[in-house]
This record gives sequence, structure tokens and C-alpha cells, in this order.
Amino acid sequence: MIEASSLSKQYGDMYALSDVSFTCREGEIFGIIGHNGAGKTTLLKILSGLILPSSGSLVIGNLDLISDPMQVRSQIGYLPEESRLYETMLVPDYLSFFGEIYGLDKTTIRARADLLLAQLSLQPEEKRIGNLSKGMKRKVAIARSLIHDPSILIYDEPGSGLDPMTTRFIIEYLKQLRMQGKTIILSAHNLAQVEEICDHVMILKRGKVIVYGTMPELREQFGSIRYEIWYIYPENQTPEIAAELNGNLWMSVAHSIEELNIMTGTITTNGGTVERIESRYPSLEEILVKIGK
Ligand SMILES: Nc1ncnc2c1ncn2[C@@H]1O[C@H](COP(=O)(O)OP(=O)(O)OP(=O)(O)O)[C@@H](O)[C@H]1O
Repeated sequence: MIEASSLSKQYGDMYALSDVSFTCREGEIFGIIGHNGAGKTTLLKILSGLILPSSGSLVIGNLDLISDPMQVRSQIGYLPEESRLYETMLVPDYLSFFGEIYGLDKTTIRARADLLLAQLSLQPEEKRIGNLSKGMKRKVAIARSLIHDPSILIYDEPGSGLDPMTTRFIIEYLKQLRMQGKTIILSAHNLAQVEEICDHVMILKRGKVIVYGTMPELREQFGSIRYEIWYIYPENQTPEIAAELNGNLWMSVAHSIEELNIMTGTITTNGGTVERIESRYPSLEEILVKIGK
């Protein structure tokens, strides 16, 4: 469990983070979203022990990050938004190098590296890192974050700038890691992916938490359900209510059950036949737009 209480980070007079508190349970994927400059990277760097907060506390497992940073760091795998890889190294040597930094023995490093290369479909044996594609480099950075088998993964934009196939691969891999019991905290601009994989989502705005919860909780707080009524109308007749024609079906939107009842009543009274009614929930994107910059 990760427990952040009133974390703030100040640069001069500016607060990159202000009074951020949340709880992340073991084995879940926790998504942090927000517009550019909202404070996501700053928070992820604090969580990974790279920078210290100006105030507040952060307890990871039973350890306090501020008083026991080395111990906490050994449990964390951090994937920065842009990783600097050693371009002239071969991937297995690169992973061995980081395994040694974490104090692992050669046999363990070899076994872990082989497993990670297989899981990530990386067979770049003979290529230097500098000659790999962008997607492969991202996978190497992910392998590096996992070489010491950490229980917590802090990933900054894991799929950014990658083609859809590689992004999909990484999303599926993150789901596998969750099944293995890893706790993952990630930031992402691709909100559809956040909706797909995150158990909890936190929205930051100018360094402050606007809301955090499950997707249904966020929808309840920030968006309202709407109903799409799909119907057939007598030929050459136009509905009395706002509607758009899609093929041979008209579609009108109701924003409450009361409105839905009134609209379906009007449609049937005027000779229309309702084919189906679909509930539409706001997407994370609509919620973020509503919250604004
Ligand atoms: N070392 C620093 N010195 C001064 N200001 C900083 C520093 N690091 C971050 N900031 C500022 O803190 C704010 C939050 O930045 P941060 O990088 O955490 O945002 P972000 O949500 O990750 O943005 P993006 O989506 O663009 O990556 C920004 O205004 C940024 O300019």
C-alpha cells in the first residue's frame, strides 16, 4: 500500500504540487492524469524517490520514503518519460549492468534478463541500443525497470510516442504485471487507455488533486449519464424534438429519465417506433475537458 499525505513540491514561489494525498492499494494500476504542467512527472519522481517533496509524507509498504529512501528505492522500478539508454551497449550487457547496481548475482541477472527479453519480445542480441527502434528502446527501458523484480512500478507515459501496435503490447504487458501482483502507478495522456487499465484514476490540475476514485465514481461526480433514443419515424415526417438522421433511424438525446419518458411519449404519439435506447456515460476525456486547465 502507498499512502501519500499532503505532498507538496515548491520551486521558488511556484507549487508544482500542492497538498496531494491519496492511497494506492497493492496490486492495482493507478493512473495519474492532467493537462501539461499539472504536476504528474513531479509526483512520479517523488514516488520513485528521485526528488524529495518540500513537505508531506509518503509511506510505501511499511517504509517511510523520507527517512528510508534507499530501502524504498530497491522496491521500485521507475520508467521516466524519456529514458537515457547507453547507446553503444548490447541489451543483455545493459540489463546486467543495472542488475549489478542493484547487487544481484550473475545467475539471477541472467535468468531475469532472459525472462524479460522473452516476455517483451526483445531479441536484439546483436544490436547496439542506439540502433534499436523507438519501440524497442522503450521495451528495453521497461526491462531495465524490472530487472531487480520490484513490487512497485512507477511509469511516466509508458506508451507515449509509440505506434499503436507497440502501445497495445505495452498495455497488455502492464495487465500481465498486475496479474503477477505488481502495483503500478502511471501517467498517460491517452485517456482511453487509462480508462481501460486503471483501477483508480487521479486527476491533477495545477498541482492539486481535483478528484480520485474508480471510473464509475469519477463519472458520478463529474459527468451525467445521457440516453440515446433510436427510432423510426413515419416517412416524410420530421420529429418534433431535436434529432439527427443516421441511415433510416432517427436519434435524439435525453439527459434525464424524466426527459427520456417525455421524449419517447412524443415519438410514439406522433407515429414513431422506438428501436432501442442506449445509455452513454461520459468518457475520461469529457471529464477532463469539463475540469479544464
Ligand atoms: N526542476 C524544476 N524547476 C522548476 N520548475 C519545475 C521543475 N520541474 C517541474 N517544474 C514545474 O512544475 C510544474 C509541473 O511540471 P510536471 O513536469 O510535473 O508536469 P506534468 O503534468 O508532468 O506535465 P507534462 O504532461 O507536460 O509532462 C510545471 O509548471 C513545471 O514547469
